[in-house]
Amino acid sequence: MATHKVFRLSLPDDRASKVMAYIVRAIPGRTPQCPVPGAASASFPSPAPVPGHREAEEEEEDNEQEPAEIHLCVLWTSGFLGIAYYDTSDSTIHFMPDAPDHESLKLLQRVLDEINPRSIVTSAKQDENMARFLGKLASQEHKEPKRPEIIFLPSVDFGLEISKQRLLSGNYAFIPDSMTTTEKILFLSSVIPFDCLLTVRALGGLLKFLGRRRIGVELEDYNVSVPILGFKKFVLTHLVSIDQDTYSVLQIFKSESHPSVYKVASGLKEGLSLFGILNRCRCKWGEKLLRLWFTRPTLDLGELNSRLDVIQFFLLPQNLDMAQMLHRLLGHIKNVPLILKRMKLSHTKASDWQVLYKPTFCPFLLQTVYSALGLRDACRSLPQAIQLFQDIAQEFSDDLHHIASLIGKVVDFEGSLAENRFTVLPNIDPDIDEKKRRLMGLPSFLTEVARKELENLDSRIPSCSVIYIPLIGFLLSIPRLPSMVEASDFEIEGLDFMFLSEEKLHYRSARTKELDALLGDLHCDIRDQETLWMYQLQCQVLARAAVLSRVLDLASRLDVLLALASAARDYGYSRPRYSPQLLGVRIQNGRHPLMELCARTFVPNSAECGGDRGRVKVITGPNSSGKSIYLKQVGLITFMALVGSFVPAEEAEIGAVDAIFTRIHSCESISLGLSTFMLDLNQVAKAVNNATKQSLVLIDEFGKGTNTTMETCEDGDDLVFFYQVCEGIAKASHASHTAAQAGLPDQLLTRGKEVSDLIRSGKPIKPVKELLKEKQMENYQTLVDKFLKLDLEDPNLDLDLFMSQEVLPAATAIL
Ligand SMILES: Nc1ncnc2c1ncn2[C@@H]1O[C@H](COP(=O)(O)OP(=O)(O)OP(=O)(O)O)[C@@H](O)[C@H]1O
Repeated sequence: MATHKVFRLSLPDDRASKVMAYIVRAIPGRTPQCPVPGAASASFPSPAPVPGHREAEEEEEDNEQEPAEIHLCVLWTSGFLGIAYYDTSDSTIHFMPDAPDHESLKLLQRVLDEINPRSIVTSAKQDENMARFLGKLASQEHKEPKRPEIIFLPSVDFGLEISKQRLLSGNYAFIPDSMTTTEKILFLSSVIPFDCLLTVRALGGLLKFLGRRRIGVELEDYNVSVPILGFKKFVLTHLVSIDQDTYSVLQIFKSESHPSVYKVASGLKEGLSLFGILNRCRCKWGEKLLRLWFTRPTLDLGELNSRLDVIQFFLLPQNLDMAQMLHRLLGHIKNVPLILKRMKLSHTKASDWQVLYKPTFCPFLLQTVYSALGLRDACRSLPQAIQLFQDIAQEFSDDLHHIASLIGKVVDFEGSLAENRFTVLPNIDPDIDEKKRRLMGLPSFLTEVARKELENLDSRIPSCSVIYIPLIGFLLSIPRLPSMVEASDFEIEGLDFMFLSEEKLHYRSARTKELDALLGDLHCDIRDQETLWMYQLQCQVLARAAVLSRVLDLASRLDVLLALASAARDYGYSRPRYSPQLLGVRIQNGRHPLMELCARTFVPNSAECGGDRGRVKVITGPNSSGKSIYLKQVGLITFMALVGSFVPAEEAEIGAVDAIFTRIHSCESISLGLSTFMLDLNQVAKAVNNATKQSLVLIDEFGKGTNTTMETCEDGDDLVFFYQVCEGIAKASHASHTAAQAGLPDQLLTRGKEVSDLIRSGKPIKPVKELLKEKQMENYQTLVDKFLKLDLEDPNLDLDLFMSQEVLPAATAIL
């Protein structure tokens, strides 16, 4: 909305008191404070609320709400995956260096589950395996919130050389124009792994797609390219596998939709969930990172311990005040990537400069530098250095000071908001200062002109004013008299009629034409010159976009860890330990993190699986005795430890858990249109087919849904459901048939039938001896073979080595 600043000057004599001078949109907000010469009784209307302020607030809200879109490009060749995606929320390209992924493309599925892309771009020349995978993806009707669009580009768009060229010739906001081509290549090779061929080809394909679809710049001029504010690497090694069912039944996330990292801004409310109670992040970017950590639990002990070190540091009583102060500051971080994107597109708004500088970013940074240095001092007493604080101290560098002081020195925040455009402070450009000075003198000057013009007008005309309209110029404004009805009545001798607006007639006079020639371009000149300053400032800020982005990453990490520390303090959590040699978990007096907040008194329980006490635990007990809660709390404590959070337990020792599988009932099954038993089997099939000896499998009342009263008939090998309720007890649950449909292995089905027959006939269930025997015989044979192959004549024979490396593993397998 345009800002109108109106000056109303009252003059002493009768007629002249009705002369008014209006300046429309020409006077910066501060100018009324200047005394107007010759207008002793000058009075100003009480300052109306400056529209810019409210607008700025609204815009800020808009900034936070902008929904993210992800566009992903993928290539899979010979068991390796190359992935790159563009995130519109931060205008950044994320890529994963070439990673092995087997034919089932589990890694790709994981990435898709996590980021929920809007489009998936791949080569038209496709491996059969990948084609099948994408075909399946396209047919997933229940996929929330929307199935991705799958786009095939010609394979030539993914060529290695062409992709490299595309990457090197890209127009990136973070690369200053002053860099030579060689410097640019060197810089980019430090960011992009050019030795990862699939990744480079995926990046090339992604750039092609972005350029072709003009993502985010659809309505811009054709020479405006898609803004790219940075490249970020992500790796999915050491990941702990957790499927969507587990996230749901353990109530890790509880939103209406997909637990995507990129749903932060879509306005979804988090219900009672683990994420909900731990998310005390103060900025959106912290929240987004916490979501990311939740979707990527890890076994990277270095990373986990570095997170726990920071939490532990902030939990020390002497650091409480510092933690709270830092956390408050982080609340001021606004959507910096969006502002940088607008700068790149030259759409910067007046309020953006304030968001970037005044109330938030730079003072926060400066104070944080100070605090970070304080933190570094505080850390000296700790046994090990805390990497995050060192990184903060290093990154919050001269570049940031430079950005802050440039913005602070050049931008006139008050004036910019008042005029809703970029304005510069005095003493930046003498030429602009001079023009503004002349413009400021205009009200009194125009009052004088208006008074003189009125003297020459017909005496029936009671008042007049001289107004200035940018791009039109100076005009004489006269109130419409009751006698002026027809257009011909508007004609006044010596004046050129221009237009009628709000009962005012506007004319050009000889004097206003003179004013046009003398002063007419003043306002436009000021605007043009200030816009030039804005472009220069934008270039300076964009050249340091990479620093801003790194600082934002560190600030988000700090925010997450402060949030986890705050939750740990309030809920009495303790630091977990990791024991890679342990196959299982040991929990001392553990609690369910959500249930303990709802129950009046919660009874803690210990759990131990793996180690000396056996690896399979069976829990029995009467109804409502807490079996499900117990199972879930083991899963949740393990999950929290693998995210790097403190846990609700007196002590927790977490082994090398590589996956968490669950078979626990949830309401979601109804919406999928699967029967309870079918869903049970489906989840168990996932565990049976994927679990390793390191996996944690939680099963609650498996097979509960086999009791059916629904009528069926058998048609050959197929089973037909009538969905008709009937009287009586079902003769069979047809469990094995459903199990086969759900993908359980044949061997397991045969054994299942055998066990249920034994139960029905009341006979004891014995272990599968043949299987045991067969396996044991194989192991004996291996050991014997090793001895037979042993050449005792061999002069290089090392018997110790033979015993430790060959015999011992085979003997252990037998035992
Ligand atoms: N450790 C605990 N301390 C306090 N209250 C608990 C505890 N565990 C469970 N409860 C309470 O008992 C209720 C039932 O727990 P839960 O659903 O785990 O029982 P269950 O044994 O699985 O029941 P069912 O066999 O009927 O499925 C919970 O909703 C909770 O209110």
